[in-house]
Amino acid sequence: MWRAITRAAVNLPVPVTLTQQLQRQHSTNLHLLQKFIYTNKVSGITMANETPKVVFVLGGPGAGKGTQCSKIVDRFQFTHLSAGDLLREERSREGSEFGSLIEDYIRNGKIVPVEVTCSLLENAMKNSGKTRFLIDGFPRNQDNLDGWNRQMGDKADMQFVLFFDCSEDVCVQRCLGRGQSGSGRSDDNMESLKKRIQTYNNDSLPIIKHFENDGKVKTIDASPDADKVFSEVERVFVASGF
Ligand SMILES: Nc1ncnc2c1ncn2[C@@H]1O[C@H](COP(=O)(O)OP(=O)(O)OP(=O)(O)O)[C@@H](O)[C@H]1O
Ligand SMILES: O=c1ccn([C@@H]2O[C@H](COP(=O)(O)O)[C@@H](O)[C@H]2O)c(=O)[nH]1
Repeated sequence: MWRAITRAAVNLPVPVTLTQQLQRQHSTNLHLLQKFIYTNKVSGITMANETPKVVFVLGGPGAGKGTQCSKIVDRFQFTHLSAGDLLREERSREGSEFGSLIEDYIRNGKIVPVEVTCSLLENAMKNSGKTRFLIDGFPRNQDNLDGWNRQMGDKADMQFVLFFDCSEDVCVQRCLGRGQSGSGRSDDNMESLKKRIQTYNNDSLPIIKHFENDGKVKTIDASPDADKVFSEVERVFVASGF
C-alpha cells in the first residue's frame, strides 16, 4: 500500500533500493520514510523558466569543497547547496521524525537513500528561485546518481563535475582540524572518518570515474592553500563561460 502512495506522490518507480536498505537496517522506521517522502514530495511548483544549470562538486571528506563553494558564490552567480548541510538541517529540524535515522547514516559515514536527499535538493532549488547551482557532496554513489537521473534528469542541465583531488592524509587532517576548531559535527572524528573514507573509496570514486569517462570532470589539485586552489577553480569557471 505504502509503495502505491509513495509512487503516486513523487512520481517515481517503486524505490526497491530504499526498501531493501531500510528493511535491512531500520525496519521499524520504514513508516517514517514513507511519511517523509510523502510530506516532502515535490509539488507542482515549476522551476524557474530557464532550465537550471548544475555543477556537481565532489571530492573526499575535508578536501575543501565547502570552502571553495563559498568562494565561487562570491565570485560567480551560483547558489551553493550542500547535500550534507541539507541532511543535517533535516536531522535537526524540530519535529523531524527522521532525525535519528539521518544521524545514524552520518555518524557511520553511510549514504542516505537518494529519495530523501534528492527531495531535499529539489525543494531547495525550487525555493531559491535561482538557476545556477553548486551541488556539493552529491551524487556520491550509484543509488544517488540513478535517483538524480530519474528525478532531475529532465529538469536540470549538469554542466560538469568539479573534482577536488586531495590525499587521504590531508583530508583526515583537515577534518580533524575542523572538529578541533568546534565544527560540532558528529563525524569529524577518527572513528567516523575511517568509515567515510571507506565509503568514498568504494562508492564515490566510481561515480567520479563514470563522469570522467564521459569527459565531464574538471579536476583541481586541492592540496595547496585555499586561495591558490581557488585561482584554479576560477580559471575553470571562466573557461566554461561563467
Ligand atoms: N586549501 C585548504 N588548505 C587548508 N585547509 C583547508 C583548505 N580548504 C579547506 N580547508 C579547511 O579544511 C576543513 C575542511 O574544509 P571544507 O569544510 O571546505 O571541506 P569539505 O570538502 O566541504 O568537507 P566535507 O566533505 O567533510 O563536508 C575546514 O576546516 C577548512 O577550513
Ligand atoms: O548526498 C549525500 C550527502 C551527505 N550524506 C551524508 O552526510 C555526511 C556528511 O556529508 P558532507 O558532504 O561531508 O557534509 C556523509 O558522510 C553522509 O553520511 C549523504 O548520505 N548523502
